[in-house]
Amino acid sequence: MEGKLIIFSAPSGAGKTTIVRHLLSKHPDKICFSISASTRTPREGEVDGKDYYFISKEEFLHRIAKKEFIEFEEVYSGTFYGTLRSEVERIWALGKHVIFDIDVEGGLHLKRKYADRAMAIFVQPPSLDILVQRLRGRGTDSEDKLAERIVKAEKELRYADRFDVVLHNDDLDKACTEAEQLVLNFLHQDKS
Ligand SMILES: Nc1nc2c(ncn2[C@@H]2O[C@H](COP(=O)(O)OP(=O)(O)O)[C@@H](O)[C@H]2O)c(=O)[nH]1
Ligand SMILES: Nc1ncnc2c1ncn2[C@@H]1O[C@H](COP(=O)(O)OP(=O)(O)O)[C@@H](O)[C@H]1O
Repeated sequence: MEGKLIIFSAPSGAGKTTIVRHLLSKHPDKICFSISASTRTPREGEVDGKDYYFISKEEFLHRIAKKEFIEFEEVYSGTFYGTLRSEVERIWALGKHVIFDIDVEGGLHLKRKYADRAMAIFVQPPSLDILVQRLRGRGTDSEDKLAERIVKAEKELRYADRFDVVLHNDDLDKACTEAEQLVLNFLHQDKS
């Protein structure tokens, strides 16, 4: 079958990975995470083939040339991220719907490409200051990387109204409950 696409996009630190993980833990029978390919270094605890397919830049460029990506981007300078066509097909072949944790541009790209079967959700943090606090609190980025993420976040916050839904992530439990409702409603709609 060709299933649906559930796209979570937001600036770095807004909480999309946390919300997507929650949804996956509750509905593993219905949805499956689209594992992106990335050239970034794995963070502590991240697993190749689970969080990302961690590949070299050389391999990434080779795969671009072979047209293996549905979409890809140089999200941060020198660091590429992309969705492999084979990944989406793998998930649909399991009879499941695909859930994405992807940056704002990539999310809008997928929404355009699969307009009839996609729901694109923008995760909105309470403010830029809180977003920065969350990023610092996560403790995964050097000051340089943090600065780059903040500059990009400021731009991305302006794109919320291009999405199907804006999900406010102030209280995490509330955001997770709302996200679950949105996803279940979308999956129950006839359109597939
Ligand atoms: N365009 C695109 N962006 C991606 C993809 N996979 C991950 N991203 C985004 O790349 C950005 C950086 O991701 P990451 O380094 O894991 O850190 P995060 O920002 O804390 O989630 C995030 O906005 C991700 O959502 C992908 O396949 N394509
Ligand atoms: N509603 C919230 N309140 C407080 N902290 C949160 C909330 N949502 C997420 N976080 C924390 O903020 C940090 C960034 O969240 P994460 O899911 O990694 O964001 P993203 O994937 O959008 O970059 C994490 O440390 C996470 O635990």
